[in-house]
Amino acid sequence: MEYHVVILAAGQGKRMGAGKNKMLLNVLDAPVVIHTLRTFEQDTACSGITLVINQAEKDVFQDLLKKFHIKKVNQIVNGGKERQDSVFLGLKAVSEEGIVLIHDGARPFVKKEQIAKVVQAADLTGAAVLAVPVKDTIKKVINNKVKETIDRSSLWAVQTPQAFRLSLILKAHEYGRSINAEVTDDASLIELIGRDVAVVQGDYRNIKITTPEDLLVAEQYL
Ligand SMILES: Nc1ccn([C@@H]2O[C@H](COP(=O)(O)OP(=O)(O)OP(=O)(O)O)[C@@H](O)[C@H]2O)c(=O)n1
Ligand SMILES: C[C@](O)(CO)[C@H](O)COP(=O)(O)O
Repeated sequence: MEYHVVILAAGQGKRMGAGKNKMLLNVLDAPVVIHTLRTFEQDTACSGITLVINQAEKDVFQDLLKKFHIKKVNQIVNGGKERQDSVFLGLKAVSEEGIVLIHDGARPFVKKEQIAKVVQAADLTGAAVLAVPVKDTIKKVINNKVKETIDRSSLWAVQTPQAFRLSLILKAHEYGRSINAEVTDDASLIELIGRDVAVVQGDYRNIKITTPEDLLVAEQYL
C-alpha cells in the first residue's frame, strides 16, 4: 500500500542541549535526519516525502539531501512554532489524497516492516498509530509527591509514524485549530473529532532522540 510521508525536522532540540537542531547531530556516518530519511527513501511503498524544516536551516538541509542522495523529498516546507503547527503546514502542502504518514525526524530507528503495518491499519480504519505497552509503573506526581498510581494494564507509549487518510487528518487539524487545541501527537486530534484510532504494536527500539542519553543507544539501534 503506497503512502506519502511528512517528516518533521523543524524543532530546536532544546532538551538535547547541543546548542543546535538535534536533527543535524551525527550518528555513525550521517546526521540523525538522514538516517530517518534513508528508511523512507529505500521503502518502495513510499511515493514521496514532505520535509518540514526551520527556514533558517534550508541551505543546510538542501546540502545534506544532495550529499546523501535523498531523491524522494519532493517538497521542503517551513515549519511553525510548535510541532502541531509544523505538521499542519506540512499536511497543507500534500496534494495527493491517500494514506499520509506523519513521522518525527527524531525517530530514525523505525523499520519498514513497522511502517507497512501502520499503513495497512490506516487503510482499513482511517487512522492508526504505532505504540508499545508501558513497562514501568506510572504515577501522577504533584509537588514531588505521589498523587496517584495509574493502572498500567491499558497504558501504551505512542510513537510515530502515525498514519491517516489525508482528508481525515486535515479535517482533524483544522478542527483542532478552530478550538485552539494544543496536542503533542496527531492522533489526539482524531480522538477530538470522535473518530477511532487503531493501535499497532511497535518496537521498543523506535525511540525518539530527545535527551543526550538517547544518542548512546543510537549506534546499536541503527
Ligand atoms: N516546532 C516544531 C517542533 C518539533 N518539530 C519536530 O517534531 C519532532 C518531535 O519533536 P521533539 O522531539 O520535541 O523535537 P524538538 O522540539 O526539537 O525538541 P525540544 O522539545 O527538546 O526542543 C522532531 O523531529 C522535531 O524536529 C517540528 O518539526 N517543529
Ligand atoms: C508525537 C510523539 O513522538 C508521540 O510520542 C510525541 O508526542 C512528540 O512529543 P515532542 O515533545 O513533540 O517530542
